[in-house]
Amino acid sequence: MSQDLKFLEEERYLERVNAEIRSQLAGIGPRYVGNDFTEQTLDELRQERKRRLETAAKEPYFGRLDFREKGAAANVPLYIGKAGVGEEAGRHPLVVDWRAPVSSLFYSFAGGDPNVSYESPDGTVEGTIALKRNLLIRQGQLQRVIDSYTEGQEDTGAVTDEFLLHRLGESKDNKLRDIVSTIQSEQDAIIRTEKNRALFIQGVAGSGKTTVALHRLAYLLYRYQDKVRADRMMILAPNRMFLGYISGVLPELGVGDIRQTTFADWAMELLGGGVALKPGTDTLERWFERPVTDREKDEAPGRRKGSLSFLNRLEEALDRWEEELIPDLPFSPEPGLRLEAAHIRGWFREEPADEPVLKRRERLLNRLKRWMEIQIGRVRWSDKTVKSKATAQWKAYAAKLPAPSAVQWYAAAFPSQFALPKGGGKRKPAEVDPEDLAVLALVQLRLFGTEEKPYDHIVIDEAQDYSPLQLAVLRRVQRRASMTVLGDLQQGIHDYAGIRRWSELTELFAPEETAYYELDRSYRSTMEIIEFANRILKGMDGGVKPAVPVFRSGDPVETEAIGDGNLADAAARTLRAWRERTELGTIAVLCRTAQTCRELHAGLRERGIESALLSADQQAYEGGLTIVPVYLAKGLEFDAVLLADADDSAYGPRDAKLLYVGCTRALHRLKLLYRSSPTRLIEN
Ligand SMILES: Nc1ncnc2c1ncn2[C@@H]1O[C@H](COP(=O)(O)OP(=O)(O)OP(=O)(O)O)[C@@H](O)[C@H]1O
Repeated sequence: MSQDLKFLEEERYLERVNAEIRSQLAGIGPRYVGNDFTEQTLDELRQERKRRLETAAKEPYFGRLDFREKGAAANVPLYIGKAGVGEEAGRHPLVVDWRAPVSSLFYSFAGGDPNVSYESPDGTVEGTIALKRNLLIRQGQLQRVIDSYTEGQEDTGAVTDEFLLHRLGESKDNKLRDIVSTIQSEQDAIIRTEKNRALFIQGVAGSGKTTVALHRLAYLLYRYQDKVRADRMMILAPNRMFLGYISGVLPELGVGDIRQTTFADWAMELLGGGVALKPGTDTLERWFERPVTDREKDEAPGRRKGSLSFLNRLEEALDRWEEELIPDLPFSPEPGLRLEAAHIRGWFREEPADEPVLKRRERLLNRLKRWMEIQIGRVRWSDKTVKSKATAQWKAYAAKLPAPSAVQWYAAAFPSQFALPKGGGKRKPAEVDPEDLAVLALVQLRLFGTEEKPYDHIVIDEAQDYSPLQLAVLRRVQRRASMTVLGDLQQGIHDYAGIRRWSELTELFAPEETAYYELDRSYRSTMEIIEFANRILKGMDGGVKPAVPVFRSGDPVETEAIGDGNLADAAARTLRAWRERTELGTIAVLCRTAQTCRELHAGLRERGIESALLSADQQAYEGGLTIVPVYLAKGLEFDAVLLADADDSAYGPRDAKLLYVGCTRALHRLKLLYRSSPTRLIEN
């Protein structure tokens, strides 16, 4: 079929779908404003459907797959979109949801043998692919039709992917986007992994980890509709700025209501009042604003207190404390009435073991009280003196069963690790270090439990910065392990607190509970940038795999020696040139320290260039021109990146990961400035 005919054919189908969407939208009447609860609920559902149809009206689908089921005579065209659209009259799907089982064929098929199969709820479905087509629709108008496979035509092998390259070449604003139209097969496999797994993803910079994890949530909600709920899912990201950056993706995928937070915020809430966190800026200054040795990192409190062996010590101490909770004393509410310690211990053991200790303590004390009332008898119990004397004895006994707060318990059990913070008391909350938060959270869960419902699924982004203890705590707020844990050891710049090998985390789970994937194709940056960044890590040990670029070529990476010249002058020259190029919508200037950032920000302002200066306590990234310390840029991306101080004095041999993070933030352009000797990390 000629290209024109194809286009006409697709335009006709699009018109049919558009007409159907318009008619369905017209059928949804005005909002219900009455008081009837059932009507209100129905109205909510209608509004939800309306939102879906309105989204679909702009871009109802992006792909077409012609599939012939085994034994069937004809090909069935399947149009794949962000949300399914059905014909109101008749049950024929006009558009199939991207998460439907059959849609997996669209993503997993990359040429080769067209005899394929997919798993449906009713079993394996086999068949043959006859056509794979990408369709670009904007504002309801068909723009492009690109076939990547047609049955009977020679398979060139290079099925991929004009469409993908087009998308990757676009410039970015201040928000991460969905990728439903171009999910790659290795990403699709992760998105569709079954629910009850702790799924670990090691992926190189720009391989789509964050994006894929968010799509996986949308998939799980679709696939396990009756089993998982959005309000029992949680996304943990490194900071609030990053949360803002990713906040657009789920709504684009039609998913709402998922809690997005940081580990610290989550833990603080669990601990209730009474605890305040020392500012995170202290930690960052400690590790990034002055020189640090390997030894200091190895022996950092975060590594020690987050380790598996500390977790074990903690659990043992809690077990022991629980064992010794019941004192070696009888309970005797009045002379002649006595319950021996062994008996009371027996009762304590009868309380359900999965209940938090202090709840069991409470129930035991209530049981003792009931026992006392029965033993004394109703008649004597109504005598005020008898009652108050016995109750006083009961209270005295209860006071011998300690009921500490998490902070008090920790300080008493591990005085060498944690001192009862000053100011901790009734009026002012106790200030604690970030590395003590996970410990306190674990103690809190063991002592008091939580009011929160167990989480159906938890996503942990930048998980290389997590300690085993943090993950163990999160495992405890789930019934079964269902997590997506993603990160990149090569970007482990916070290794004074995080892990160095994935096994540190995976060994918390039974092998059959875990799955592990690696992503080594990078979609963010041009080949030139990826090859440059890979060279930085060459010297690093630990068997790191270099990122594999998608074949997208751009400008060469530039380096410029500024000698004794003024840094702000040099930066301003480059930025002025870049800002003339409209395709560079977001530009970042990255410096090694916050101090340099501040100076450069002021210098650029003097030269008439306004920029946003990002700092550790920042809530939002707005796009445009941004100056940011390199260690805070992790997870973000920019059309162009200027590394302003790529000097040997700024990036020493230990800073390879940091420099790697900086370089891999760039999509299209990367330039490094240095005075006279560039960092040896980029020497070749
Ligand atoms: N299949 C895809 N199609 C189109 N774009 C993609 C695809 N996969 C990833 N991308 C794009 O690549 C960029 C990097 O994605 P993302 O930030 O999710 O990667 P990451 O692995 O989390 O990166 P990092 O570890 O560097 O933070 C994003 O702009 C994303 O939209």
